[in-house]
Amino acid sequence: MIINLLENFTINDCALLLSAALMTYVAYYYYTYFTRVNPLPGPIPIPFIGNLPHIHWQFKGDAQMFYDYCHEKYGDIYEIYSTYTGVRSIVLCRKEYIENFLSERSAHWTRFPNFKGPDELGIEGKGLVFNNNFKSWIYNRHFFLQAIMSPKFTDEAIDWTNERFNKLDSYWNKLFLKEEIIKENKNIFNMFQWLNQYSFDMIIKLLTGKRPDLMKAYFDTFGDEKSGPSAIVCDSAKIVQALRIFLADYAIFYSISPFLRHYFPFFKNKADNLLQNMKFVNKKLDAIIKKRRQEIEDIPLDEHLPHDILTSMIIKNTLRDVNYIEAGKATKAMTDTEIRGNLFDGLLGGCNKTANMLSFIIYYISRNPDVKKKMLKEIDSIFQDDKIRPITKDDYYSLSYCEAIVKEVARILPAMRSFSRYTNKSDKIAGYQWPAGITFIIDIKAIHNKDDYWEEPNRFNPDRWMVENFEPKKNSFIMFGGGLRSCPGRKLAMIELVCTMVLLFRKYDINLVDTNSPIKTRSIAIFVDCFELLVEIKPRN
Ligand code: HEM
Repeated sequence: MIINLLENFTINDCALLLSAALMTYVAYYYYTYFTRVNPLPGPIPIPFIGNLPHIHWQFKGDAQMFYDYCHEKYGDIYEIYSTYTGVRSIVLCRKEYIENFLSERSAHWTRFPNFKGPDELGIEGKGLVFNNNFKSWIYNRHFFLQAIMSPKFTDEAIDWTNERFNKLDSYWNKLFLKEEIIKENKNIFNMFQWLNQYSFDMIIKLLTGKRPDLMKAYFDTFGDEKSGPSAIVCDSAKIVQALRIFLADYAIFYSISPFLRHYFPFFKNKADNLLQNMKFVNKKLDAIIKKRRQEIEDIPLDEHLPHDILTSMIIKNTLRDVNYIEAGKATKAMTDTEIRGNLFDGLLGGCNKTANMLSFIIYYISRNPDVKKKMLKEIDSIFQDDKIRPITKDDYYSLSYCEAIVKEVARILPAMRSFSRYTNKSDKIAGYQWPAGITFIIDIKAIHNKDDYWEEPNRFNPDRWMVENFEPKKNSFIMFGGGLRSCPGRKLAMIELVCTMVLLFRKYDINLVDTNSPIKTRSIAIFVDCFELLVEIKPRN
């Protein structure tokens, strides 16, 4: 009978069977959707692709616009479904809802579920950002924080900000600041591009001690009249490009099933590219670590070593460490693979956000003449007429209005617009009892702009930070996240942002080419990127 059935099976029957399977899947999908625990409002998902059509067609792929729209339409707690897998996430837009995640004792310290993908990509159990293994994460974080928070590292960060700024100044002098160039109004350029090279040079140098070469390579692209412009080619540019590829596509190792990744050509190609890309980054970082180990070995024990993060991680718990105590396994030195994981995450964490934030800062200062005037008054009161002396640690700690500007920009337009937490056990969150295994997205921008916590939240007003004893309400200012997993690069980020802004405005008169146009940003995943900031600069009188 079965053979008879198969013999009479036609293409039409096959199509019918497939349609029946598809309809059963869709019926099951919506049955699970309509019977889910704690149903919340949100755009209705589509099987296989979740809210992909909403983000891509309605908002042209801009995640920030999608989240702003949902917040306005569905309120302070709503749900969305990730593209491809349709996994549910709960979005939280009130500080009261996130207390459980941001307490130092929170049980929910992971960001993502335990998928197989990160293991395949070689990032599971390594470094910080993607690490779901508590023991390994806490070990790495301890080393990372010790290196990045040390006072000597702070000095190094300020020194390098001065050094890189002087280099930037020398390039701009050649390209934009000659008298005839200013007269011909050719002193106009995309500031974001320069800040991008500048901040990558900084983070690569501070993390790995590697000689900075990105700004120089970018300068070379302007060429001269004879040779014309060239492409950016240097070692760091290749690493940066690899990081960009990783950031653009790593999500497929979280959101696509292994079957699709291994057998469906579109996803397979992307996954294979990403694996190749990862191999390339690992090879480059391994070579940097090996070279530095050798350099350290060649330096006599009593000689000074630099304070970049790589050097600190290599020497920690070895004879080169001034605090070295032999205490067995608990204080073992880091292996190359552990160091590589931390370097990779430091590069990921420290890459785009600083350049984006600096661009936003320039934009807001240029649009607010009163703020600019007050800022220049503070800068001049500290540096008098000296436009060249290096900025010092004492200067940095005295620039309170400049720090207020940075915080206010981060409040009104955060460069990282959200972060996530995953429930490791059943818990009450935002008034609902949730089972383990739910992903929550904490919407930084929504919380930073809520009038329950901020007076006139839409007004750019750095003065709010200057009121004596002012402290934002608990968990209402979370530019660096919070709790166990808060950003370990926060001190470095603030140094870079405040010092660079001061060096720029101390020396130049910077104006937007089009003061009326809104800032040009694009938001992919959790970041808000500035893609163009056209400015006109002149030496400041
Ligand atoms: C303006 C600059 C920056 C902003 C706005 C920023 C923001 C953030 C935020 C919101 C998080 C998530 C925190 C959480 O989940 O609670 C984070 C994590 C992280 N950031 Fe930053 N960050 C910045 C600069 C940096 C820099 C310069 C570095 C490194 C040198 C860095 C390294 C990291 C790392 C490694 C993590 C993951 C920490 C972990 O999982 O334990 N960040 N950052």
